[in-house]
Amino acid sequence: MNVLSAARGLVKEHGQGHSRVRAVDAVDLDVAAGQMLAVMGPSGCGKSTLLHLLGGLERPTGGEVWLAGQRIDTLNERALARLRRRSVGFVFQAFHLMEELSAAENVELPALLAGRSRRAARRRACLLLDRVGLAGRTRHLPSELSGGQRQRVAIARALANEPLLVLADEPTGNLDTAATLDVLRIFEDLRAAGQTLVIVTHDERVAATADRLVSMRDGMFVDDIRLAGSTTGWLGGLIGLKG
Ligand SMILES: Nc1ncnc2c1ncn2[C@@H]1O[C@H](COP(=O)(O)OP(=O)(O)OP(=O)(O)O)[C@@H](O)[C@H]1O
Repeated sequence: MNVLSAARGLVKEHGQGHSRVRAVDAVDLDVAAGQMLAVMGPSGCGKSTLLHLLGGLERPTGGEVWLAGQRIDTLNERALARLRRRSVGFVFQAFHLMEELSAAENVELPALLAGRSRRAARRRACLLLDRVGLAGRTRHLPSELSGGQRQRVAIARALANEPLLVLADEPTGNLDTAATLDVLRIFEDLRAAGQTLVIVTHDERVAATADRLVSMRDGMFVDDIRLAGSTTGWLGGLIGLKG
């Protein structure tokens, strides 16, 4: 297996003294290149924390985090920020777009920060917005877009620097069914294109598009199952999804 993202004995504790919480508790994980992994579990079990650790947004209390053969938890702040910018794409439940920038400018931003020319960044942004079905919305501000459209801009932004790893934290948590299905179609396209994805979700429809599902409880993995990897697979059938 070609492992892209990995954790070894990963521990993260938040807070101090009596309020100290072990959010991630001795987790071992190997995410294969090209794999779409869904992470599910009850609120507070440590899913977001795990995602942040894998993407270098937070540092672990103990253990190791690896990305593409490089240990990342020991990098200095500057190297870690650079790695996040270039190699990881984040998608959040609340979109986190820059409200004063157009859709295209939001998508251009990571490429500009990574040192690409304005022209190259613009070209890539247009391509990505087209890919997520928003070719006609490049000049719109986030406030002029629906929730589903905003999330599609955020996905395009996450892809701006051709990241090795895309991490999505409840990407459909704020979306209605139609918008959720739009986002799922994009994830399925990405998966088909070989993009490595880790998606934290409470939504079985999202999990059903993955090819692997881990369940967390109290900071630990309690289940790790392979899926057929499509909404037409067994889990899709189980929850009544078609195509
Ligand atoms: N910055 C923080 N400071 C203190 N405690 C934190 C912090 N972040 C998370 N926690 C605690 O760590 C535990 C795991 O939180 P986390 O957000 O990772 O869970 P989650 O499974 O993603 O939850 P949800 O599904 O509600 O988003 C929780 O008990 C939470 O209260």
